[in-house]
Amino acid sequence: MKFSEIAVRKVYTTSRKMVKYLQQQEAIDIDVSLFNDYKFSVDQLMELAGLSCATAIAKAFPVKNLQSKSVLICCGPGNNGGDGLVCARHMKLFGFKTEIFYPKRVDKLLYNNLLHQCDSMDIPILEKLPGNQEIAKYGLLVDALFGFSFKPPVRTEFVPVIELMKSSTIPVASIDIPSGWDIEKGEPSEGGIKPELLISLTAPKMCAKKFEGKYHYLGGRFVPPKLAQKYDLCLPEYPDTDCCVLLKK
Ligand SMILES: NC(=O)C1=CN([C@@H]2O[C@H](COP(=O)(O)OP(=O)(O)OC[C@H]3O[C@@H](n4cnc5c(N)ncnc54)[C@H](O)[C@@H]3O)[C@@H](O)[C@H]2O)[C@H](O)CC1
Ligand SMILES: [K+]
Repeated sequence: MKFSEIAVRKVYTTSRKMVKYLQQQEAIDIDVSLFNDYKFSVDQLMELAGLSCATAIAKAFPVKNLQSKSVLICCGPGNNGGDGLVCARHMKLFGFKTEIFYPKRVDKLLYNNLLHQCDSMDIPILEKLPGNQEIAKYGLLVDALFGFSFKPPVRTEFVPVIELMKSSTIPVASIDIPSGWDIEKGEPSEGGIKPELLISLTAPKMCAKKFEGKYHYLGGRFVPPKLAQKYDLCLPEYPDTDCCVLLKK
């Protein structure tokens, strides 16, 4: 390692003990910078984000513990939903029995391709939300409905899927944000999804301070050190070559 790299690493990891929790606008600004200043494409970052989510899920809920139950991945209309489609594909490769519920499809090449890849890998894409009887076949629900661009309240068409995740006793794993939560204030006053696992991407958002589930992982190991420094993210060290890291409470 060159001296300059060592210097960057030192500042990067020791300037603050706690990882920074982002406001909504900061999360959006970092995202824009990754695309505009660093010239990443959405596909690139989504693939890494989705892979890190699948990896964190496999660590928190090992496939052998699901006792042959399926995993339902609920995908929304934005990039959070795209992360969910990628995650579904990687989880299938890890040995999970994944199924997708994707109520509001986006007719864009990226999403069409992601969906085609899942379909080609025999991942069932459900036409309707499972009812009370059908839900018993699932051992885990993945919440990939909304990420950091969400503006409350939840629009009517997504209420049933949010309600399902709120009321079910099946554990929920939320990607980046527990869907329906305010990005900064957290759970809505009427009560919201209570995930067992939260995978924050890039850096946790303010609402993650209110997370009370068992496992909080950080994923999306793609942040260039200079960008992390600019926003004073104080990211933790990822172990070895891992693409996710467990955050301490
Ligand atoms: N830089 C990164 O860390 C990366 C993160 N990724 C993931 O992308 C999401 C953010 O994606 P974005 O497309 O900006 O938005 P969302 O997915 O959060 O949702 C937008 C989508 O949702 C609709 N919507 C908004 N509010 C509501 C509402 N109240 N009711 C219903 N629908 C709503 C809106 O109309 C849009 O259609 C981030 O969180 C990460 O998960 C990237 O994958 C990689 C880079
Ligand atoms: K989510």
